[in-house]
Amino acid sequence: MKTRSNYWQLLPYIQLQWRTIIKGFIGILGYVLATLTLINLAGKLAVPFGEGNVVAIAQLAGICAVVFLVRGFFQSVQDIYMAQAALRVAFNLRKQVYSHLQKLNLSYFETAKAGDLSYRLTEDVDRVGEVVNKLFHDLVPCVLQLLAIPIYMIYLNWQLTLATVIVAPLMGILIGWFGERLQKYSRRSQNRISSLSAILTEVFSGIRLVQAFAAENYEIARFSHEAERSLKAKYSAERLKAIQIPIVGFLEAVSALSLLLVGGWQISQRNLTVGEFFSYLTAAALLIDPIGHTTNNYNEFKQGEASVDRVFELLAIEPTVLEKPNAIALPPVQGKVEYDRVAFAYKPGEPVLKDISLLVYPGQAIALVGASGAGKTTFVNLLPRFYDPVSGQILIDGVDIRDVTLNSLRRQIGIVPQETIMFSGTIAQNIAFGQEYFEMSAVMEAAKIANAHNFITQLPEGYDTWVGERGMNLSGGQRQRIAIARAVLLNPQILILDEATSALDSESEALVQEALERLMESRTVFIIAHRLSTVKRCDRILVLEQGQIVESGTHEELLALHGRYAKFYAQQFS
Ligand SMILES: Nc1ncnc2c1ncn2[C@@H]1O[C@H](COP(=O)(O)OP(=O)(O)OP(=O)(O)O)[C@@H](O)[C@H]1O
Repeated sequence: MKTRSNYWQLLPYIQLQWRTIIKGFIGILGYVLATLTLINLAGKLAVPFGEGNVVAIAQLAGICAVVFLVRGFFQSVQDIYMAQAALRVAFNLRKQVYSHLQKLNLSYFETAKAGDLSYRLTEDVDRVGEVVNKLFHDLVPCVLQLLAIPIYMIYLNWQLTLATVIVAPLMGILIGWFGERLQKYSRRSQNRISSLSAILTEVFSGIRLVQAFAAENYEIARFSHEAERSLKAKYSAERLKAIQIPIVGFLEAVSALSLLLVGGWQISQRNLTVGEFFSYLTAAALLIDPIGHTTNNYNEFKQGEASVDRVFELLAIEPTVLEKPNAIALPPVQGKVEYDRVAFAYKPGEPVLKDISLLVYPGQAIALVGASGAGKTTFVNLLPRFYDPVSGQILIDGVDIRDVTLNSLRRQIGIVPQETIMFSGTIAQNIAFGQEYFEMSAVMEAAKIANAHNFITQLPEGYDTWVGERGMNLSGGQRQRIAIARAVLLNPQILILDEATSALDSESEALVQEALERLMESRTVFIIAHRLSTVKRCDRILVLEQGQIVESGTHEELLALHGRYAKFYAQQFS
């Protein structure tokens, strides 16, 4: 997706920092004034030089030193405040993009690449910050100097100024031309690096699979291919800069030479004194630095624009599951759930759920069974509003779930997924996931109910044991019991269980089952069931086929029907 490609989008973030920026500008102003004073003093130095007046030279040199110090002070002021403003801009932007991403729907993350997203949030935002810093702290003062010094030069001697700036338009055109191309190459380069980062995230999170399939060489080839594309993109940008620098340098030399020629001619004609020429040369020399900086900054500016675009592209993605502006907090629920003629499709014209109607009373356990792809996961994903139905409605305790805040809805629905995801943190933090403050005693109580307390206390650091991203060092059954403890602690009235398909050893299985039974007690539960023992225990079994409920009843009722469930039962569980 392409958004407006310019820096204007940063304006609201920059405006927020206006106080700091003004302080920085005071620094810039002081710096430029001190610079002009130095030019003036340099002209004055020529006279005592001609007269051989050492005392006067020493006095002027002393004043120059003081002005240098003052200039340095203002330089520090501008550096400090502009850096502060730029870092704040980047910080706020990063926070905003991250918060925005949290609001996006699951469907977005199913297609987005984690590595690409992290690259945009880290490297690209950093680059935006650097560019904003450069803009205020380098580009603006340089442009000010490029305006102020030539005006002073015109005042000193307009013919000489004309000779100096004759190449300026050509230089401007060249800088613009190179900048445009650099922006293009830079965008390409950023995209490549992002893809590289996406590959890395994918591979390192699936390293077991890579090793199990002996796919190391395949992955190395894939990585090298992408790394080479990144190299080429970056090389194109570097080559362009390498060509640009000597061209601009040559133009600068032409300008210096014409200045010498015209100056020499004017002195020979007695239209110019050596002192004036001295002062003029100082001014011209002071221009070299801002010209060089402006060229470089302009290039960086254009390159940074690619990052600005990539960051704002994320902000432009609209969430599809929206909270109504007048959404109310869902009061604590009893757990009555109603699907009323619900239909859903991931893509238009390809229905995944069709005309689902269902009434579940508080405390009932519903098992969902059906072939892979029948729509079981989709069915339960509609309840916490990971997706919204395309038609029909879902009610909890008679309230349409689209009328309540997402937070109040999701906080009352516990989910125990097939694969337990662990975040880096302690076991206690993992059990209390999502809660800023928690009571240790409550965490322990939850772990006891989840049959997890015993194994946790046997770990060297107990509840303070650090677990990595993927719950390293914990067995499948232990991770499941942590997930159950999480749900117990949340204490939701409605529960979604996606039963793990992978078999556990019988001892671990028994512990998990027992924990699940305790968790399910007196809650409304939807289970995507893979085990007969679970299915049998449920109050009602729904058989899903191609997005429709084709049979519904208890285990005995459905067996007696001799229909799909009976067949499914024979295939799956017997
Ligand atoms: N994010 C998605 N985008 C597009 N189609 C999807 C998406 N998720 C699932 N589907 C499709 O929707 C249909 C139902 O999928 P769903 O995951 O709900 O089935 P399921 O019964 O839970 O299957 P399984 O038991 O294999 O998990 C399938 O055809 C699947 O390919």
